[in-house]
Amino acid sequence: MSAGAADRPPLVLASASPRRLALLARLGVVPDRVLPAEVDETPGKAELPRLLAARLAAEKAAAVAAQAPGALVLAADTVVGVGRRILPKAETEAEARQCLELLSGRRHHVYTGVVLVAPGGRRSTRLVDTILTFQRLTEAQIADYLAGGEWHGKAGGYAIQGRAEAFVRFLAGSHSNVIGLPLFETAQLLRGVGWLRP
Ligand SMILES: Cc1cn([C@H]2C[C@H](O)[C@@H](COP(=O)(O)OP(=O)(O)OP(=O)(O)O)O2)c(=O)[nH]c1=O
Repeated sequence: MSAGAADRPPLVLASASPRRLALLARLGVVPDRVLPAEVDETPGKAELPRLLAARLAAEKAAAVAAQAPGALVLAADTVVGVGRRILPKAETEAEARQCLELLSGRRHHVYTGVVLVAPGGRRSTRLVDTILTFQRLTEAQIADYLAGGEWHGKAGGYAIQGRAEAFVRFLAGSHSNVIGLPLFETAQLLRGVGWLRP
């Protein structure tokens, strides 16, 4: 959205996720810069999934705000949880398989923390929770899904924006939240600092 408009600070998206950039574009928002944050995403001992999402979003925002003085910085982090358990961001097929076997027929949560840091350092945050239930997955469905590769780099080993949508028997809450950026809450944050109008 009118990047560099005179009355607005530049917007920096603190993310390497092409999904987040595409979701922002749906609000008509084009960041002036994309500056991925390097943070250690290892969960703390007994850290709850929603607290991890909130903490990592805040850490990503702070890391990038330090590199971009004078900018408005937007960061997010998405975590999939089954009860108190945190599912990994699947980097290997074995990890994705473990996730899918756990998610099969089971209710889970997708939490995204969203943090906006204003040029003066003022921080506003949202923590968004989407509840989903997958159908029971057969071995053939899991094997077929793994072969498609869509799981790679995704929290919980699936991507709802692809073929995994067909596994979703129930969803309550924000759909964009599952993909990595809850649009309703992100628009609220950007409006709150006067960056997005009306
Ligand atoms: C559950 C689910 C997750 N995801 C993605 C969203 C996030 O990009 C990713 C979770 O990892 P994140 O650490 O939130 O984000 P990222 O590593 O992709 O990017 P960055 O840290 O630089 O912002 O999983 C989907 O795309 N679809 C889904 O259905």
